[in-house]
Amino acid sequence: DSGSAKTTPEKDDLEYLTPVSIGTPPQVLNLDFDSGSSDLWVFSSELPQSSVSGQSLYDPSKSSTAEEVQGATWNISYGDQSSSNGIVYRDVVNVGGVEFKSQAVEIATTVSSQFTRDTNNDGLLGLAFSSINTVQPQQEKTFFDNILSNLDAPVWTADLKYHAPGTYDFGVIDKSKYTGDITYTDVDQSDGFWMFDVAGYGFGNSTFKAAPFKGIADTGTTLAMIPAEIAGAYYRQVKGAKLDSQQGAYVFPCDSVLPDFIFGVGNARYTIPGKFINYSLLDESDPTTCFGGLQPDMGIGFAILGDILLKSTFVVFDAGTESTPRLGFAKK
Ligand SMILES: N[C@H]1[C@H](O)[C@@H](N2CCC[C@H]2CO)[C@@H]2OC[C@H]1O2
Repeated sequence: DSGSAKTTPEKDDLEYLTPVSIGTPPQVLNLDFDSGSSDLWVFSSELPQSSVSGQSLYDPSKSSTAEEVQGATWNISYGDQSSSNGIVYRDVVNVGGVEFKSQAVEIATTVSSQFTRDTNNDGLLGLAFSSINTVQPQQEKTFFDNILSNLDAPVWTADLKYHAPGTYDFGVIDKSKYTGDITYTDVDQSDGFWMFDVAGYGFGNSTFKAAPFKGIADTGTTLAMIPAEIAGAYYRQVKGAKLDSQQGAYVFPCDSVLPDFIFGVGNARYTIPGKFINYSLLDESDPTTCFGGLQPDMGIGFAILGDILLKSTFVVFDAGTESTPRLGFAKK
């Protein structure tokens, strides 16, 4: 098996939404594919109307193949303090033509206000390791883990783009989506994340510093949260940049020309264009102050390498059936 699904960015590439078919007849919901979590959960007909503002709802009673997992519940909270919880069904799930017949579909009975406000996001499809799935009393597997044995290759790939649709592929590495070689690096899955070593960094006219740090590849995080001292050194190159203490984030004049940011994987070097790092207005009402796509991590012990970094490359998430899991990066 292999398949490919188009993923479309929200405004400012805040998140990328991908159509997923659930049930019989198929109910299509647009989900946020998240390599930083491991629950597939959806907005549902079981939610109070006050929690819904335009999202598509999965209604298990309208699917002839839906079966409730008796007694199962789930409860998740995310790095951005959003949260949701509910009960569990199994149903047919199809992503880009790859199908699994009894995928745990976690239906929300409660969602936090950030989700209610996020009107086009119908839920999440977790692609981190199944060890951090929140279903109790019996943990469930991610969609990727469930389809793995049927895939032509034990991989899924992310080709996210700047202000344009990209693709998530399953079971195939599409050579037309990258140039040059793929550089692979081992993954430490002990925290349930795709955690790897960034070999070092560079920016502007400074030479590359081989100062390794750990980070997770997180398609569900918008920005790139990197070690505070590196973020500080980067924004010292930007005239008028300052750390907005209220936001705990760097802002700068919107007409700034931002340096490219170089990051290393093994012996390879990749470039995040400065244009990507001039992320968005801080506030719609002030057209002169802009918000950086690189920000300091919150000192949690690892960097969170989100879409700002991932969209500058072609990324292979390789479950490595014989070997340990690994991540591959290529230019494109
Ligand atoms: N893995 C991330 C997750 O995808 C993010 N959000 C959780 C719910 C929607 C999604 C996009 O905002 C949140 O920020 C960091 C971490 O948690």
